[in-house]
Amino acid sequence: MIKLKNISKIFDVAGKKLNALDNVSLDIPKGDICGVIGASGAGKSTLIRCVNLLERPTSGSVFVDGQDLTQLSEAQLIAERRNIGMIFQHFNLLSSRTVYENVALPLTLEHMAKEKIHEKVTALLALVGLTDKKDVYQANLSGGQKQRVAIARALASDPKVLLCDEATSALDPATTQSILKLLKEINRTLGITILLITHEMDVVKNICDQVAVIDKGQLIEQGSVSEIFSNPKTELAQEFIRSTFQANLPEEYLAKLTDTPKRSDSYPIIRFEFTGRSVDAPLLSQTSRKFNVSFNILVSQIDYAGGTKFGFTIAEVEGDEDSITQAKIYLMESNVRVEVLGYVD
Ligand SMILES: Nc1ncnc2c1ncn2[C@@H]1O[C@H](COP(=O)(O)OP(=O)(O)OP(=O)(O)O)[C@@H](O)[C@H]1O
Repeated sequence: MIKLKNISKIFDVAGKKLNALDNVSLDIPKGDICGVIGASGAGKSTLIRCVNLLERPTSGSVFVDGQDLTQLSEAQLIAERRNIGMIFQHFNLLSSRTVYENVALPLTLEHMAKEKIHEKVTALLALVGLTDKKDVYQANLSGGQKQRVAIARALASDPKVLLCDEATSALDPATTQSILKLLKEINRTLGITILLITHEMDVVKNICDQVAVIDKGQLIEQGSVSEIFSNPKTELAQEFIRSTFQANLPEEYLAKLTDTPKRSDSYPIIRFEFTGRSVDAPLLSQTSRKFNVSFNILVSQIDYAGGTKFGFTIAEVEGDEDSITQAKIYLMESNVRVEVLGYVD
């Protein structure tokens, strides 16, 4: 439904060329939810703005529903943009209009008959759960309610595609969950293809089918959510997955760790990261038996994304030095990421 082919975008900043997007290609099938994740300045906004040509790529093609938007005249593009709804981090509502009027705006601009507008806006407000707020102004709405209005307005022209530009970044965690749930529902019931950009892997984990990781203007990794979570290839993807875990060792405990063993009986604190198949095997108990080491588990967390399990365990590992080394090698060979956090006596 959305196909980006070799998109590059070069900005001219004070006479210098800035390559905001570098040969990006992305193919999102109809009905999928795709998340593009990246750090600040990676090129996420530029990428999503290229999909409806709010930003015109320097080179490459943008296909939406089979139509190459870069080849259209301005008038054709305006017509084609009706197929592409967009919502933003800061909602972009008109403060002088009521909820009803904000949602009705795209239809009023299309000169739709008043009764038809009424029918449509009423249905959209019901869909986003704001029927009782129709006469309220945005100053009297919460962040989550404002985003619901923006979603209803974006859906008014029956788009095939919805672009979400950091749509939950200004919202608290509970409101974020409710907006993500609404987006998923819209995707499922209306069959709308969704492209969202985010810097939070939790968003991807919650609703996406596909994920692409962007770094310095390049898509460095992409695949299904289950593929990326079970086998992240780049350090950046691994970092984003790690960021979805809340649990960690208490600061007081971390402060006690030394970088190298202080005494012959010091033992390491190791963080084991499990992805995909390595989660399902009883690897720690196998390792314990095989190499005569013991794991005193301090923290452990397992999560799910795209039907895949992933997680980590931090443990004190006791045993003689050689056995611990062999145990680490065995676990690494079993696709476990092993990181020594430090040593305790
Ligand atoms: N209109 C512009 N003119 C010049 N440079 C720009 C313009 N828009 C973006 N850039 C630059 O392009 C790069 C990518 O910016 P972009 O806003 O796409 O990143 P981002 O991943 O969305 O970041 P953030 O999460 O902070 O919004 C940055 O270096 C930015 O400064």
